[in-house]
Amino acid sequence: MTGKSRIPCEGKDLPPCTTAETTVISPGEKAALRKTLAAARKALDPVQKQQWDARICANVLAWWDAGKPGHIGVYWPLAGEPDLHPAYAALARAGVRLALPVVHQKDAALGFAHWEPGEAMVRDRMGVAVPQLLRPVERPQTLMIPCLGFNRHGYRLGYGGGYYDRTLAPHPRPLTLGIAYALAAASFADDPHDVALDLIITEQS
Ligand SMILES: Nc1nc2c(c(=O)[nH]1)N(C=O)[C@@H](CNc1ccc(C(=O)N[C@@H](CCC(=O)O)C(=O)O)cc1)CN2
Ligand SMILES: Nc1ncnc2c1ncn2[C@@H]1O[C@H](COP(=O)(O)OP(=O)(O)OP(=O)(O)O)[C@@H](O)[C@H]1O
Repeated sequence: MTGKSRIPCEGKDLPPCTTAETTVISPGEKAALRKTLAAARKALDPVQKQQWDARICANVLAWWDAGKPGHIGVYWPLAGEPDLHPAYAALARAGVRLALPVVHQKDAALGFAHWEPGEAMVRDRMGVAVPQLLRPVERPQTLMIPCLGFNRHGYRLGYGGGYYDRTLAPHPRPLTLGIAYALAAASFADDPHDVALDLIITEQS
């Protein structure tokens, strides 16, 4: 990977801004932005998507190698999110404990459950895959978080449930690694409850 594919956030050597300055948008415009970004991601050519997923996996593993965190909250991909299963398998082989997010309750923080690649999964009410045998764990110190969109300050746009925002609110904050395709870069103002991600990894080289 190259340094460019990791986008450092919160004023740490920000790369040159290639988009317009962060813009305040109305809730209606935010909803429209979510729709546009989701459509762009879903329209990706499957072969292209696989290549980008492989690059993101390589970038994630290079990032892991630098700090070797022992417990990581990952995600099971939905709605065209980058599929990083090969990286998860490599992390598990390296002895990293993995956890998946679990929605226990609407309007609440996410829970986390221990997960090993290959174990039996079921879909929850929201259509998200979770381990059939739920083994709750504490919030990992390091979280990989899928982004529908992200802005140049490292703020994330999700599906609008506020689950990750609530999860990140309590201190001490975990180390957060946003995962997205570069096409998810967008211009929007952060809300007061938004917490900037520490780093965003894309396929970009
Ligand atoms: N991969 C992943 N897991 C996650 C999140 C996420 O953003 N991504 N979440 C972050 O908060 C929580 C769940 N949030 C969700 C937000 C929206 C939908 C949703 O729109 N589901 C569609 C089906 C999508 C599909 O399977 O393609 C639906 O119910 O119609 C599901 C879960 C916890 N797990
Ligand atoms: N820390 C928090 N405490 C209480 N409510 C919150 C908190 N963070 C976000 N919310 C609420 O959650 C709702 C959705 O927030 P936002 O639009 O930022 O979602 P999102 O980050 O795109 O979604 P998600 O995190 O689920 O992917 C907002 O109405 C907001 O008021």
